[in-house]
Amino acid sequence: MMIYTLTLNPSIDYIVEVDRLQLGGLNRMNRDLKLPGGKGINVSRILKRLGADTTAMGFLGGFTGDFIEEALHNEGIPADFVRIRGGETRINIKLKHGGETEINGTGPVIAPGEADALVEKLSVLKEGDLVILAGSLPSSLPADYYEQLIQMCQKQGAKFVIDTTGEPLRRALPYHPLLVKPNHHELAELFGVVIETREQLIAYGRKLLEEGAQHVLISMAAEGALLIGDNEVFHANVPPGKVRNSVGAGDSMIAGFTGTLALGGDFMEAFRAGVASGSATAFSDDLAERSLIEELRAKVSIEKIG
Ligand SMILES: Nc1ncnc2c1ncn2[C@@H]1O[C@H](COP(=O)(O)OP(=O)(O)O)[C@@H](O)[C@H]1O
Ligand SMILES: O=P(O)(O)OC[C@H]1O[C@](O)(COP(=O)(O)O)[C@@H](O)[C@@H]1O
Repeated sequence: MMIYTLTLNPSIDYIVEVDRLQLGGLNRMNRDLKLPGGKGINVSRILKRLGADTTAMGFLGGFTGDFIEEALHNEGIPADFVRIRGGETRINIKLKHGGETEINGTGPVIAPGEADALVEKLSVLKEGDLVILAGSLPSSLPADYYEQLIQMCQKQGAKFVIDTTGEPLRRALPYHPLLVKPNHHELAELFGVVIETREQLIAYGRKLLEEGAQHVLISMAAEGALLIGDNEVFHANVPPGKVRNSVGAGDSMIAGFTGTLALGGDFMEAFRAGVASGSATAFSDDLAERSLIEELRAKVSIEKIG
């Protein structure tokens, strides 16, 4: 079984560290790091480290697109992207200044023929494959573009997971995604509410089940995560550690979860591996290495709370 990841708006994540940010002044970097990014690409990088079969797909353009393709190649990750001609893949700035400030680009324009070419590429999908649709929908694509991709997955007999926000997430739910993984802020935003308690989080998570999701994973950064299924709710604590760079923690969680299922694990093992992978990435500069994920897996405690 192959896990395909689709990243419609990849990025180079440019991680910049300064001692103290002076707005309006000259700042000098202590350190910087350029990483291949975008949600699906991050998922593929962790899947590969966990030993699951993965292929990364999406749109890439310009020299920044070349950088990402080369980085994937160097890590032995098969990549099959549509090359776009309307601009360069974006660069997202991740500023570390004691806190974490992110400035994400909008991304290049994707032409209608390029959009259709990606849908066409999904004809390689086979019964039982899993597709992970992850990240924001570029504004140049039609509002139903994720649905076009999902319909192609279903035509080919593949399951799908979707990790996006707002309207594109809502429109995907009636197609019964295997998993959705909003973080607590995204869940509140989806329903236009302020969520203050865990009970409220669970109640809104259940609404996603009612709208069609098969499983709902709500990530809560240092507060761990909730897994909500038809009849049960579980909470996982995060293992101890020092946060270094939490960019990609959510993507790592999806990779840990789906990779474990693909390798034959059950949903509880998948949940444990998901939390361990998310935290291992939060405790690393780049995405997590397998050794740290394995070490943290044993330190995640899961409790049935409903
Ligand atoms: N500060 C942190 N400390 C420990 N684990 C973390 C931290 N931030 C993220 N994680 C882990 O990564 C998972 C996903 O992180 P989260 O920030 O909720 O997602 P996203 O990156 O999608 O916003 C969390 O459920 C947790 O397991
Ligand atoms: O497609 P979006 O929503 O703009 O997100 C892209 C950004 O999200 C990331 O994939 C990180 O996501 P998470 O921290 O939620 O795991 C970065 O690599 C990238 O810069």
